[in-house]
Amino acid sequence: MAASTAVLKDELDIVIPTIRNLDFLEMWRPFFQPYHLIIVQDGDPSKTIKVPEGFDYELYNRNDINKILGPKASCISFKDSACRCFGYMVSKKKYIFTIDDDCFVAKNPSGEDINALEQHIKNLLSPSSPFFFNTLYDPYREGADFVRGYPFSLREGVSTAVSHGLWLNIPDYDAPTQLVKPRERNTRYVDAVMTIPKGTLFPMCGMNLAFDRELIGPAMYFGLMGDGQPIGRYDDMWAGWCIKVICDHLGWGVKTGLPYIWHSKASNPFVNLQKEYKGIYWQEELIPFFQSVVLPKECTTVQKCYIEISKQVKAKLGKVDDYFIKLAGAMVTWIEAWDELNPLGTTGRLPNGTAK
Ligand SMILES: O=c1ccn([C@@H]2O[C@H](COP(=O)(O)OP(=O)(O)O[C@H]3O[C@@H](CO)[C@H](O)[C@H]3O)[C@@H](O)[C@H]2O)c(=O)[nH]1
Ligand SMILES: [Mn+2]
Repeated sequence: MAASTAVLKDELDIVIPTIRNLDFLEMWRPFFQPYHLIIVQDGDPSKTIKVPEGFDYELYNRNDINKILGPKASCISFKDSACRCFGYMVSKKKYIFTIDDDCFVAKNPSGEDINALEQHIKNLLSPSSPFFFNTLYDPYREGADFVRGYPFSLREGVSTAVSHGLWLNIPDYDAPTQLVKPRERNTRYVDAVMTIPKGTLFPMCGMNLAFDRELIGPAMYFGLMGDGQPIGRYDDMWAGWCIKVICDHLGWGVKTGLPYIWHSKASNPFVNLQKEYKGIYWQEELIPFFQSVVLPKECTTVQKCYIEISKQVKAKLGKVDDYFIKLAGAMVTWIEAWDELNPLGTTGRLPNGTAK
């Protein structure tokens, strides 16, 4: 894709968490090359991550994170893909797209390569309809519209904060499902984008995700996972529950569906089970908690909403496990670090790499 036709090329960063090499970028080059990459190198900082020639990027390893955040680096996970949220924090752009390094370009039913980034941008730049479900899916899409009975007072829609993409080949299943269905592959291409209705939570997967950083960025904290934590692979889920409660409160939309990527690597289900097992029973308490969260009308900014949620996490989930008291504290540290690196009004206005 020519740089000149790359939509939002100066307003969007691509964030990639990695412990591997980044050869997967070769397949994405036609779509990603015009954009700035923020690579968050997890694990051993002395390892050199090779970035293919021709990409414009900044790379942060654990030493960089510690240097930039100081003691506040404690809120950024280590040895877990949750570390990617540091990339959201240091970005200076209005939009973020994050993708895993084992996700490749998928093909649509006509055999054409899917430009996932282009579809995410379309999703983010068009309104959402969270207050009344449109049965013909995305009404703002070419060749579709609101169906009979859809209130005209609601047809303007609201801003879209999040675009949640899906995966062909290896689906994002939890470990028990992976163990029971080791050979299951997702071959079903559903040609739809939907707004997730207000009041409905969803399991947000971080491997093919885009969002309006200026709107919802401060709430996109991928919770404490990995090294030293009792749980893993719930980082994106935690963020998804928090952002959905906040988007519902502030009147923004969250979409799911297109675009698809081709997810190539099935991580080890036994390792995943070890990471997930506490989450699998904790979530039976976490979901009712998030369903019951009420944000007061004084919560008029994402930061205020997020701090309020952290207070309720500490008060109500601390009895589930001490981990949630630590997590509530990390949520506050995240906001403090976010506000330190993103003084009011600077998002989208500073050149990259100007983080302290
Ligand atoms: O310690 C780590 C492990 C991995 N990464 C990077 O994070 C992504 C995801 O890693 P991987 O593809 O191995 O994990 P999956 O089990 O397929 O995906 C899970 O991770 C979630 C986030 O995408 C997803 O929702 C789950 O299904 C890769 O880029 C690794 O390089 C890491 O940084 N640190
Ligand atoms: Mn993967």
